[in-house]
Amino acid sequence: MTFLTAQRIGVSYGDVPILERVDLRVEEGALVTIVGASGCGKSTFLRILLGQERATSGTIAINGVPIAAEPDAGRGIVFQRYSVFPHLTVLGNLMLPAEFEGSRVLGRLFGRRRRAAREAAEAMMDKIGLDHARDRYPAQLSGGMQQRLAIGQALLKRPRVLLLDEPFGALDPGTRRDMQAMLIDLWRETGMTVFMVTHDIQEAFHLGTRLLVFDKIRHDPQFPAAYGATITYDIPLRGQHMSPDAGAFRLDAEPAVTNAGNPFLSRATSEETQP
Ligand SMILES: Nc1ncnc2c1ncn2[C@@H]1O[C@H](COP(=O)(O)OP(=O)(O)OP(=O)(O)O)[C@@H](O)[C@H]1O
Repeated sequence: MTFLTAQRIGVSYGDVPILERVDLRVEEGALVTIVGASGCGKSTFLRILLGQERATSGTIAINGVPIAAEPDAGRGIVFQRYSVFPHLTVLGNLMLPAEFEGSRVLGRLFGRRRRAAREAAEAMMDKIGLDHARDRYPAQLSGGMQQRLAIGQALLKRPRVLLLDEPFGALDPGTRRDMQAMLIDLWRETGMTVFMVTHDIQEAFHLGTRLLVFDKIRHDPQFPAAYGATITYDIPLRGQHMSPDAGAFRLDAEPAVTNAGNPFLSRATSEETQP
């Protein structure tokens, strides 16, 4: 059954269209990687999925229900730049989601609930390999450690959808590979649906069970900003990390590259060919 449905999403800033007619259906548990030229609207699409911004037109629904007008605990996001709190230690950062949730006014928990939050934070610290750094502040951590912390913090809210905006873009190749492996482990373990923007096409193919390419279909050389981008390719993948029976990809699945289901693409292409 379709988990997330985006229908005819359009986003404009002022009269500049950024995205147009984005249609998408995603099964629960997919790991969707997203690539596209710089500035084509990938981060904008993630913000719309998060509910941080409203689309100018179209709808997004999860299990048939339009998503909330504001971000909620069901959707977590991790950005390329470290989004952890600099004045809190690793442990403090990992306890924060529970403290915010359990005590919106004071932002602090006491007694049994605090102990439970601490236990959850310690288990996550172990999972993301930061138990040896529990009392360090973000400034005392490497880039990879800070990103692990940010992912751990997002996961503690047990999101059903995790949005990653170039999460490993600032990391060296070795750390990046470790982080990719950690993400795959956590994705398998939680069954969450992941959308990940990356500029690294190899990473997109390696990690994804599905790859989306955002691009403009229509171009006006006189007015480069006249048209927005949409999904031009939607490619089912057998992530290199997947075992053959993992179920996210079947060898007898539909065509490896598909844009035929995008009516806008067919129409725009014919428009383009007109004199
Ligand atoms: N709040 C805003 N107001 C006006 N324009 C915006 C706003 N946010 C984004 N834009 C513009 O929308 C376009 C798409 O931005 P977005 O960050 O989504 O692109 P992107 O594909 O993620 O780019 P990159 O790969 O470089 O991160 C850009 O031209 C950007 O300048």
